[in-house]
Amino acid sequence: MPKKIMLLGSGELGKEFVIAAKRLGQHVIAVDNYDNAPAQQVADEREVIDMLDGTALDRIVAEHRPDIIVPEIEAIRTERLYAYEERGIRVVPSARAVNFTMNRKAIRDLAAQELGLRTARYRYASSLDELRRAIDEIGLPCVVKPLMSSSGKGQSTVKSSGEIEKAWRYSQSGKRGDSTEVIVEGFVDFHTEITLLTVTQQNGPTLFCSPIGHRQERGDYQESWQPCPILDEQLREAQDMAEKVTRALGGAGIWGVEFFVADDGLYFSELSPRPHDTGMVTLAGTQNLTEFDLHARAVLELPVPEIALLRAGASAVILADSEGNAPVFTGIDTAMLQPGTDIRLFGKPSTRPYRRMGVALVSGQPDTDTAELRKQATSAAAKITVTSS
Ligand SMILES: Nc1ncnc2c1ncn2[C@@H]1O[C@H](COP(=O)(O)OP(=O)(O)OP(=O)(O)O)[C@@H](O)[C@H]1O
Ligand SMILES: NCC(=O)N[C@@H]1O[C@H](COP(=O)([O-])[O-])[C@@H](O)[C@H]1O
Ligand SMILES: [Mg+2]
Repeated sequence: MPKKIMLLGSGELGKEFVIAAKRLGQHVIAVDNYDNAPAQQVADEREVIDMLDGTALDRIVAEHRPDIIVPEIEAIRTERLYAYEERGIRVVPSARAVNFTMNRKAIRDLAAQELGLRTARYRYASSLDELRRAIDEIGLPCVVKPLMSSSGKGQSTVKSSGEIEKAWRYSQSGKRGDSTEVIVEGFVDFHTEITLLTVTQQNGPTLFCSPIGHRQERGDYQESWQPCPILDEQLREAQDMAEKVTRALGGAGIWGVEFFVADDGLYFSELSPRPHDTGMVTLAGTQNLTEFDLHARAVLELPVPEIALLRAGASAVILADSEGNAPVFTGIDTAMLQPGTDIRLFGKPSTRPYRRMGVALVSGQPDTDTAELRKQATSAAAKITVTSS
């Protein structure tokens, strides 16, 4: 009997998850706050609701009676998920994990204070005055982020005191939800930033993918590559921290655990209880199972006996540069002429500046230099332009 899976959020990550779940014969209802979202285009059914509206969520859950709820974005009325879980619906990876990670304060206090993981120094602030005081304590440079936001929205790096007011205003324009509170973090001067994809299973051990390196701009991912070699000792430390934090949150699924690697060691940054955007590099065939296949198996309580790194790979994002509808892509053919290159277009119905519309994927033999693959992926992505009406 196929399971009924309700996907909350239907972007590019959800789309690949739906494809993985459909390959396993499951039934998927894809939900988002706009119609024809990428995952809705490949799912069995769709719903368009405001997922921050608890009543609307209750209504579609009562109507569809899903076996499993798979959150794909953070902007969900996550408090409702506890009630669904109590009623026997499996929430992925768990209601607690989804609820904690949507708020930077909940997850940071858990990681740094309860679990003792090493993080950047941090303070919270709920007004411009408090922000000034917090920055006095943390020092400059520092990073200011709304407690609720993702993909770098409302986030800025403050280098001088003259920039504090701008950072405050930007945080308030980019925040999600009603809280004005922000986190101020000491700037970590890392040389490498990694995502450690971690799989927790209902009936099996916690497994780790080979680390994925990535580069961010404006707090948003631009390119990623796998493997990203780090010292053995740091890898063990990262795995240990990922195991601790995923165990504390509970449940089965894939997690993207983010770390900074600096000269003075490893810092835990944050984690997603779902496939990670930088993990799209696994679509290049770097592993025996993509991050989406892994999520589907873990969610369905199917075994994952091993995760093997088969190839080296790189991904680079294809972004829109203006607001519009009905996007048209040019340069796909030239990009694809490059051997070993694949292009994924997400099918988003509209554009806005910096919106991620697709990704270029490149892979090579396991010992290929990822610096070379990164160049190929970014050059393929650069050949593609997005125009809209
Ligand atoms: N304390 C810090 N020091 C240095 N750089 C930072 C710091 N915090 C964040 N960054 C940079 O900004 C990026 C985005 O930050 P973070 O992951 O906290 O935001 P996010 O909005 O949750 O992003 P996403 O949802 O895409 O994961 C990081 O990947 C890193 O490159
Ligand atoms: N860092 C989180 C992330 O990458 N999330 C991915 O982006 C989509 C939203 O895109 P949109 O803003 O273009 O609609 C989400 O639905 C998810 O797939
Ligand atoms: Mg992040």
